[in-house]
Amino acid sequence: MDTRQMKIKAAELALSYVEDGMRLGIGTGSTAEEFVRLLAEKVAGGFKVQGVPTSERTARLCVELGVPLMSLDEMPELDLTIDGADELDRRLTLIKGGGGALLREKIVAAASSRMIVIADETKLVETLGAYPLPIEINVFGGVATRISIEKAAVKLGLTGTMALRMSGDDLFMTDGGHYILDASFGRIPDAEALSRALHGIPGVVEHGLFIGLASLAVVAGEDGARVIEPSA
Ligand SMILES: O=C(CO)[C@H](O)[C@H](O)COP(=O)(O)O
Repeated sequence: MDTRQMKIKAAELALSYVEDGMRLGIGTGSTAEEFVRLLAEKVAGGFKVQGVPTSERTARLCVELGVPLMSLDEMPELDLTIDGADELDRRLTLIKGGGGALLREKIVAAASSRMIVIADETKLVETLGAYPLPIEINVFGGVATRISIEKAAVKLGLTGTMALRMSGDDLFMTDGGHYILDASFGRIPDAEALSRALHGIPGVVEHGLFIGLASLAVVAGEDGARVIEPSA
């Protein structure tokens, strides 16, 4: 089974948690897109959902495939969000933002009663941090913000490199009009402490650590998809 087939398996199992009439947060990325394709098939068969997309990219795919959408302001409380992740550990703490949609993804997940993460098993790790942590920063004062992040990280014993994300020759711009710093700190033993430190920096808009948001993960490997509940 190749990685794409694993993503489809995870998306299929996650779809079984979606009930008729649900208000659904719809994630961003290649795994979430497999979910959208499967959901669209069900919708074409008469299944009713209202979706809130977590990015313009996801919104375009949903419109193309006929998945009904609303804005989060029109439907501010959601039953379930299904989204991918770049890394997850057994507590279901996540690193997200590889696709640049972490801010909307976090807002949508926080507005949902439940969040199910879908991923291929390569993303399940003992300790987060092999994947660079995306940090969304305000365009104003980006250099000062970067210095503050470096100082905060060093205080927590984290060192490494940070790179402003590019899109071709241009700086990558999020849907919200911000930049992303990809921080390669290595192992993140205390995600809560790093999250608190980053939230204390004024130029940080949001970061890609999702703590206590995911209620379930569906992880797929060679043997098919399995459900993981958060460990204590
Ligand atoms: O957080 C995300 C986008 O901001 C994605 O969910 C994450 O990057 C995983 O993407 P993919 O399913 O393509 O591996």
